[in-house]
Amino acid sequence: MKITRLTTYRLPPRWMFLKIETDEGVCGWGEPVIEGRARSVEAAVQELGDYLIGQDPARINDLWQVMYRGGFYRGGPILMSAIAGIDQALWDIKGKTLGVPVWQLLGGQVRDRMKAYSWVGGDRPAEVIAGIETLRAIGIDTFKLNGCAEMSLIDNSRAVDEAVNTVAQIREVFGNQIEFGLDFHGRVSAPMAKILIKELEPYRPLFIEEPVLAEQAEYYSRLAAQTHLPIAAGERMYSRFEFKRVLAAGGLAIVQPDLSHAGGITECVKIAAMAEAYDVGLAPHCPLGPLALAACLQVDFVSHNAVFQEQSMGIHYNQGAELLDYVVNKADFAMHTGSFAPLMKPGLGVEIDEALVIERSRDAPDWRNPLWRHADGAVAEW
Ligand SMILES: O=C(O)C(=O)C[C@@H](O)[C@H](O)CO
Ligand SMILES: [Mg+2]
Repeated sequence: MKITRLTTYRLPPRWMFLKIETDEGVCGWGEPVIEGRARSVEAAVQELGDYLIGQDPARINDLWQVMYRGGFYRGGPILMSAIAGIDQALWDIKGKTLGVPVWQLLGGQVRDRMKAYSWVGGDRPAEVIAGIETLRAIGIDTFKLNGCAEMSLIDNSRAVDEAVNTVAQIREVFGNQIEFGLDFHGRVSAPMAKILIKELEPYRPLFIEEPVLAEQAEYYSRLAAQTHLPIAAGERMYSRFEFKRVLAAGGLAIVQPDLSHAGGITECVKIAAMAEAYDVGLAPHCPLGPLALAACLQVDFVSHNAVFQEQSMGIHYNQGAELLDYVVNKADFAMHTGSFAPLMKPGLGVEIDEALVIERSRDAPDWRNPLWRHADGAVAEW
């Protein structure tokens, strides 16, 4: 079998799908994308395609090494997202060719169901109570919300109290009947993270995500030394070589590699195993589409340390299309008691509505995240 063509489809709401075709009619789908930089990743996929056309798609490990090492420069969000989507599609081809889901090829399932969580509250942690009540009605009991709005490097007590009051309300209304992660979203400086975490400790959030920006990763161990709250990060780390340093330094209780940013299934299985060696949980980051989620679930079901899975149903970013809009086998993604069953169909386990993908790709938006500014006009972390 030989790879014959790579076709990318930028799609609402902010996703990109990749179709890899072969000379034997088997094709694979993946989701290479960096939110807000889809065109850059699209160009990277086409450049990497030069290494793939005419090659045997079964040689995933070798093709991965060629894409990662062959161009001298390596790593970073654009290249690693392009490799991620290509890797997902190659695993999809392999599974379809052999007639088994990817998790079978990776040694079989270690669990029967995978716990999921849902976003509530949008870009600013408002209306979370109503959001939680709505989702609880369908069996969701684990949530994530933004832990704060924009935060100055040294901010004031009102900003801290606003963040704490949201969390206090959640515990007041729901007690210990629900769990929620707080995503600081990289908005908080190291000094402010110390204050916020101290003030939030009594309300026991399930984890604190990206308490500081990934470029400040040396603070994870320092923040962990001051709190009992689990610290989570990883969506802006793109290979096992980045996770290596953070795991060795300690501090993270949960790693959150993104299957569409961190080199795909081939790389994230390795990251999961590294994390397990440090007794660190795996919670793949996934605010994206169905192929990204399916790739996450393939890794979740073979990783002993997988703890919960993000999924984007109802997420505030999904304006113009919802998680399963392009999926034919929607029922396979049904959550019961807030968890997923393993995807049983061959490959990634996603049947894509290709006609709809082609149609919607004709008016794909160039999604950009908002550019926030502080009251003084300085750029604020979104
Ligand atoms: O889902 C998360 O944890 C996020 O922090 C969302 C963020 O990654 C946006 O997708 C960026 O556009
Ligand atoms: Mg996040």
